Amino acid sequence: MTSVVMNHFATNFESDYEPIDFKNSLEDFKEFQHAAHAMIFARDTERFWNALEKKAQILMHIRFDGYLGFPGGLIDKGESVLVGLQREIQEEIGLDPTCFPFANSDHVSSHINYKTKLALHFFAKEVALEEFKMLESNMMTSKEFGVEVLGPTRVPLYTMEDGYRGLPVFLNNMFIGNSRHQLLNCALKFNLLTKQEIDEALEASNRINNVVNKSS
Ligand SMILES: O=c1[nH]cnc2c1ncn2[C@@H]1O[C@H](COP(=O)(O)OP(=O)(O)O)[C@@H](O)[C@H]1O
Repeated sequence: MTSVVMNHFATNFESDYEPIDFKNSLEDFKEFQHAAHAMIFARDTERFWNALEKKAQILMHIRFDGYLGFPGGLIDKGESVLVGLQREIQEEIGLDPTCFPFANSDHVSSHINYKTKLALHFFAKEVALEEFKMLESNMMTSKEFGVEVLGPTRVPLYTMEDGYRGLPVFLNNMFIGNSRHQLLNCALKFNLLTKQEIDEALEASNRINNVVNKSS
């Protein structure tokens, strides 16, 4: 691997992100870059193929760099986290801040990566399923669609009978920053998945990883 690639991957492990307090973090870490992203989700009680529970729809997207992530982005100098989040979300998914404003009460977690000098703030907003579908279909008319954002994706929260397909396979994608942790943390916090379901999906996901690495 070239050093540029090695450097990128060596500074982007989930374990490189340590939790910090959100309050005063712009001041406490003023030499750092700050970014804010958000998970928009809707509960969905529908079952399909007579067995699988949808549980919820969670909006993620494929980014320009091929990674999966959540809408959001870097906070500009002098901007508050909430204003920056709202601006980025409007650019990336066309969400009207007057209809869907984010508040401090939507904050879920903040993490810092001392290697990359980046602070990541994460928010979550629950909407009704009909609103979710409307937001998702509007994404393709946003300013950044086709540039920073290549398309919306929903997260399969179920695991199929074989124990692998569904969430475990999905978790083997490449996730930007600590977005995989943000996803699972929110799924637990909002009771979309149980701790046991998450642990089992992660175990199955690791088993897939081992098999794929051994065979290549
Ligand atoms: O969904 C996410 N969750 C956690 N971290 C993310 C997510 N998306 C991007 N990041 C991290 O935040 C940094 C800035 O985010 P992003 O690339 O969205 O900003 P930009 O659109 O303003 O350039 C990225 O380089 C990456 O490290």
